[in-house]
Amino acid sequence: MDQTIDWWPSPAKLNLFLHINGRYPNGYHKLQSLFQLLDKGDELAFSITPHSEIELLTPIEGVVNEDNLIVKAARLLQAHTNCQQGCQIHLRKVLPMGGGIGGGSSNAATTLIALNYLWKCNLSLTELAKLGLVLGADVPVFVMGNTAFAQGVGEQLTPVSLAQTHYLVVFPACHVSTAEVFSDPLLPRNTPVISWQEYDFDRTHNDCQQLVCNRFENVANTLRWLLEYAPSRMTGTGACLFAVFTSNQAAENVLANLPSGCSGFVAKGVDVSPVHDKLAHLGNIS
Ligand SMILES: C[C@@](CO)(OP(=O)(O)O)[C@H](O)COP(=O)(O)OP(=O)(O)OC[C@H]1O[C@@H](n2ccc(N)nc2=O)[C@H](O)[C@@H]1O
Ligand SMILES: Nc1ncnc2c1ncn2[C@@H]1O[C@H](COP(=O)(O)OP(=O)(O)O)[C@@H](O)[C@H]1O
Repeated sequence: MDQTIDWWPSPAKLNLFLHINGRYPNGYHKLQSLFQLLDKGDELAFSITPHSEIELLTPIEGVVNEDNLIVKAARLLQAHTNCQQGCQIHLRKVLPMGGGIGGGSSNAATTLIALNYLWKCNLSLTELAKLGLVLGADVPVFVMGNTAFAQGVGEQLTPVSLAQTHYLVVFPACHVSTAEVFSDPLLPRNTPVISWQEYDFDRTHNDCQQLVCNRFENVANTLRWLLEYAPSRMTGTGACLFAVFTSNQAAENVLANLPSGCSGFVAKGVDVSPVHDKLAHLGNIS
C-alpha cells in the first residue's frame, strides 16, 4: 500500500445499554442508549478528482457499490452542496458487518466529515449529522463524534465523559438483521424512560438481547461464556457482544481463549472520536 495515503479513521461503537421505550407512528422505535465510541475501526482514504464521479476502489464483498453507505454518503453531500468535484475512495474494512458495532454508519460519517473538509463544503457538524440521519439512525453520533447518551431514534445526543474502560468485543459469527429484530412482535417495547443521572451499567439492559439469544444459540452460548469473566452484554441489535474490563491486559487474556468459531478484538473506550482528533489536527472543527 502506498505510504503516502492519508487514512481517515472510522471507529466502531458499542451500545452500553439499549432501552426501547415505544414506537413512532412511522414504525421506528423510540430508544434510549449510551453510545460508547471506540479507538478501533475501519479506515478510509480519499483522493479528490476534478470530475464528479464517486469511485469506491475497494468494494465490499456482498455489497454493490451503489448500495455502499460510503458511496451513498459521498453522493448525498455532493448533491446537497452542488459540489462539482468527485473522489476515489479506498476502504480498509476490519469491522464485522451487521454486528451492532456501527461499521457502515461510521463509514458513512467519516465520508461526510472527510469530504466536507476535502471538498471545502463548509457544512457544520450539525448540518452533516442531519444529512447523515437519512442514511441511518446511527450516523449522527459518529458525525458529532462524542460518546453520548442518545434518545429519539438515536439522533438526540448528550455528550458524556466515561471512566477509561477496555472492552473485549466478540463476534459470534452470525448475522442478525436490524430490521428483523425491530419487526419482531416479541420485542419488548415498554421500558420506562430513565434520566441520564440514573445511569448505571448494572441497572440498564439491552431490550434486544433476550430475543436475539433465543434465536441464535451462538450468541446465547458466547454471552454465557463471557459472563464468567466480566460484566458482558450485546451491543445494538447484535450479534456482537462486549465484556467490560479495567485493564487492556485482562481483556487480551480473555481474547486469547475465545471459543472456536468466534472472533474478536480489544478496544479502548474514547470520549472523542478519532475522526475528530484528526480534524482538530488539521485545524478544522466546527
Ligand atoms: C438500534 C441500533 C443501535 O445502535 O442498532 P444497530 O444497527 O447498531 O444494531 C441502531 O440505532 C440502528 O441504526 P441503523 O442500523 O442505522 O438503522 P437504520 O438503517 O436507520 O434502520 C434499519 C431498520 O431498523 C428499524 N429501526 C431502526 C432504528 C430505530 N430506532 N427503530 C427501528 O425500527 C427500521 O425498521 C429500519 O428499517
Ligand atoms: N460501508 C459499509 N460497511 C458495512 N456495511 C455496509 C456498508 N455499506 C452498506 N452496508 C450494509 O449495511 C449493513 C449494516 O452494516 P453495519 O453498519 O456494519 O451493521 P450494524 O448497523 O449492525 O452495526 C450491512 O449488512 C451491509 O449490508
